[in-house]
Amino acid sequence: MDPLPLIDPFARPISYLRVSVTDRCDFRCTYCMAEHMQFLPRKDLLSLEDLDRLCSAFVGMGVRKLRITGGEPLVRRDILTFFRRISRHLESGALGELTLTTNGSQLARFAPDLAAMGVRRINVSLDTLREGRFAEITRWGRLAQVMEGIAAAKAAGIAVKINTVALKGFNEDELFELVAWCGGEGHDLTFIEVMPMGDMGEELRLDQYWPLSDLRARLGARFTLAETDETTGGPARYFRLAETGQRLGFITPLTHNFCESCNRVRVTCTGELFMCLGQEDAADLRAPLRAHPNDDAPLQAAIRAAIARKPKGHDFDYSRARVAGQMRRHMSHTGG
Ligand SMILES: Nc1nc2c(ncn2[C@@H]2O[C@H](COP(=O)(O)OP(=O)(O)OP(=O)(O)O)[C@@H](O)[C@H]2O)c(=O)[nH]1
Ligand SMILES: C[S@@+](CC[C@H](N)C(=O)[O-])C[C@H]1O[C@@H](n2cnc3c(N)ncnc32)[C@H](O)[C@@H]1O
Ligand code: SF4
Ligand code: SF4
Repeated sequence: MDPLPLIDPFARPISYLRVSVTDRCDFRCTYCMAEHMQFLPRKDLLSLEDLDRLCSAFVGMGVRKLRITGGEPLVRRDILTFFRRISRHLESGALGELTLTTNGSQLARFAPDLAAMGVRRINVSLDTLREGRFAEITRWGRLAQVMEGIAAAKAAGIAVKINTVALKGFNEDELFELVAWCGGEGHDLTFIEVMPMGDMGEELRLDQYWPLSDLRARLGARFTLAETDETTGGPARYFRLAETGQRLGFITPLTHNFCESCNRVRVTCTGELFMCLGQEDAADLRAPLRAHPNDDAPLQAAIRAAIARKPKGHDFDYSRARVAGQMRRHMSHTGG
């Protein structure tokens, strides 16, 4: 184990790595991807062995939480082999949590194995409980399949957190239904503000932006929201509904910036290390990985050099000219 933990220039320890294992997906959510996406050629992807080495290097440098994401992580071929390999770090105690963020479409098939490999908690993205709307927002998804997946995860003993992107004019009227459904099923629920990423030519995210301050005010009219200091190591701020006891999270990069306690960085399936979700700067980890197949020191040096330039915060801004704050990168590239 590398003796020095990863600390960024703002004295924030980096203990959480998000790994996007593929840019591909079986859905085409309108706020995330174009319908006709150009995906990376397979030859450009890091192999699962490379991704394992990369993750292991981070674990060796003090990363305690690993979240596998994408694109849709469960559509990457042999993904279970990857989880099996990484789970050795859970067994050794070096890693505290191995988890994933998924659209749920393949969960029915994978949940029992994921549970067996030490996955205890997963995040499933679900923006609506209505079949027609689900087809509209995901373009290619089927709600029933995701529901089966969520049920399979629950049956396998995996705790499920539902992630819902708050979308103006789309799921505003489902707020209380979503809360009631999650409460009934025992799932945590987190609302996410839509972020200005993706194709500029497509609907501008600004048109869909529903500030969570408004969502919270609507919830507050019906429930008592008690603030908590509970954390899952991610950016959500959690509240409990006094009436039901259930937990609600809010991820508000725009209206309440959580960058000051940022603990995470992201690696893409091509080996780019993004120091911030909301900035374009990235470091190439593929080169040191490939140039030194039997020596992790150059890779660790590259990681340390990159962390030394992690920015203080993101650059999202809906208040500027509509296009100025919009990033061209797709969320599926960095994994959200
Ligand atoms: N701006 C910003 N948004 C983030 C960041 N991390 C996560 N998000 C947003 O929150 C969404 C949900 O993240 P998840 O994949 O569920 O992970 P998480 O909230 O870190 O996970 P847990 O706290 O472990 O449940 C992401 O897809 C992003 O949209 C971050 O560092 N910065
Ligand atoms: C990019 S997806 C990858 C994992 C998986 N495919 C899924 O949907 O959960 C991760 C998360 O990013 C969120 N996301 C995608 N585009 C977004 C955007 N423009 N603003 C906010 N969240 C976004 C999704 O809702 C999802 O919860
Ligand atoms: S949000 Fe997830 S499921 Fe939807 S298109 Fe993006 S990667 Fe796929
Ligand atoms: S926007 Fe950047 S600095 Fe802020 S929490 Fe996310 S990754 Fe960290």
